[in-house]
Amino acid sequence: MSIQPSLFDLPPAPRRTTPQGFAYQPDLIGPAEERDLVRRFEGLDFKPYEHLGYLGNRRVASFGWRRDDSGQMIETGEPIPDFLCPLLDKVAAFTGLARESFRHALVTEYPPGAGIGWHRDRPPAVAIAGVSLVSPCSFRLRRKAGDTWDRATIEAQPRSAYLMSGPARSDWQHSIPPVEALRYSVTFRTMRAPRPSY
Ligand SMILES: O=C(O)CCC(=O)C(=O)O
Ligand SMILES: [Fe+2]
Repeated sequence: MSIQPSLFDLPPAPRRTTPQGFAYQPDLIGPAEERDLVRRFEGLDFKPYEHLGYLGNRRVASFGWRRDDSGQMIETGEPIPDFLCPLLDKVAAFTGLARESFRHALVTEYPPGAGIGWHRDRPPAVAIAGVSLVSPCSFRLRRKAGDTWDRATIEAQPRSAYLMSGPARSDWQHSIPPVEALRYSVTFRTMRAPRPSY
């Protein structure tokens, strides 16, 4: 009798596939624009990321919308700062979405060793476009497929952009394993209009 596990005893291998609704664009901005943005980040009021009492080891500065204490996204009225507008113009051109449809901007600082666990950005976010700055990260995506996962990993380079829309936003989760060196991201989200409360 063989003590080797048969092929059929092994867990099914993950399937590699590109999520529908995901797009990647290297070199959305140049090194000078990247340097200027990082210099502007020094003036931002970063707060430790907190969600339902859980503290992440990354820091965030949020514009347009923010999460309230119950985890709901609420509109703050605080506009996206002017210095992010040229970046937003490029992100809008890359995604093909109207610049005005991006109603939320989040600057996230990942010190070495920080990452983000598996999650889906919940509504009211509709499409999410992110720009990576200063150092690369592995941007991982997964979706349950029976007994296995569909998986994809994109090596997001500094100055590159990605888009998650459609199934890539609604059906797939994403995560970033701990980064080796300081990384920033700027994520812009289009938002579904809040339902009237009457
Ligand atoms: O840093 C990034 O590029 C992604 C961050 C993210 O997934 C989020 O803020 O929901
Ligand atoms: Fe996310």
